[in-house]
Amino acid sequence: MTEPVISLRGVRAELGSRPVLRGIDLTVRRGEVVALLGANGSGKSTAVRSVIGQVPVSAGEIELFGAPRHRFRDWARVGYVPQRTTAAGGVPATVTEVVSSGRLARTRFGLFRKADREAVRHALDLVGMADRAKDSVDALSGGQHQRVLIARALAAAPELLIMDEPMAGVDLASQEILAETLRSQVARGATVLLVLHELGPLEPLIDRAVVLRDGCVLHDGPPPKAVGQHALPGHDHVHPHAPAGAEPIRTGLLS
Ligand SMILES: Nc1ncnc2c1ncn2[C@@H]1O[C@H](COP(=O)(O)OP(=O)(O)OP(=O)(O)O)[C@@H](O)[C@H]1O
Repeated sequence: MTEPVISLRGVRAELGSRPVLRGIDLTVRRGEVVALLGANGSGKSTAVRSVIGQVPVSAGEIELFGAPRHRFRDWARVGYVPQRTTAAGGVPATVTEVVSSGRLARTRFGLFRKADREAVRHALDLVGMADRAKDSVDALSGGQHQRVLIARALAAAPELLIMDEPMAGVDLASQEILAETLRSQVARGATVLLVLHELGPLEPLIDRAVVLRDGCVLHDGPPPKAVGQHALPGHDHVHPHAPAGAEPIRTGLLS
């Protein structure tokens, strides 16, 4: 077994006065691709935001690359794609500028050298957005925004990629591009934690699935298979060959 890159033990978090994480244990080891699944509101985003320090935890321990999270400073090793937001944020910026911001942590004093510019170009190539490099991010579609945010996370060639629903609002052709991108990251040894709503084209890449329900881990093991791309564990599913009137198969993981 390789060493843990992310480790959560007994993590609790409240938002407002609502308990959102109620004792989460989660380990992601070097080179693993782990999908975090669960119904809306089960705490997936909060869990990954606690890992990157955007949500304070009230109990438990989080470690990144073996260091307690509050002492971890090496953020160039981590690429984060937030849940669907726009890359624009009201500030006029080009696609290249947004992606370059993801490279800053790897530069010395923010000075871009040739290797940095090449890394930015390469990240744009990976997500199929090189031809839009000079465009304003205001001029992009939602799915294109998402691809720019992914390129931003890739620009520093991080060892750990954390992506919150990277496929949300992305058409099927772009999903295939993103699956290919992720495959190349995994091939170069990246560790990946993905919040997903459905496995979709990423299914072949996923080593393990962790399913949350109501702020607790309900399942940690092999990714759900067999019931088709549209289905998650717990998705009520009637097999197309089942006799008429058959009850949906309930695996109970999501409900
Ligand atoms: N800023 C906040 N203040 C109070 N409650 C919040 C806040 N953000 C999220 N919550 C609540 O925390 C719970 C978990 O939210 P979270 O975004 O982690 O869920 P999720 O599993 O990522 O859901 P989704 O699939 O809809 O993205 C929800 O009940 C949500 O309403």
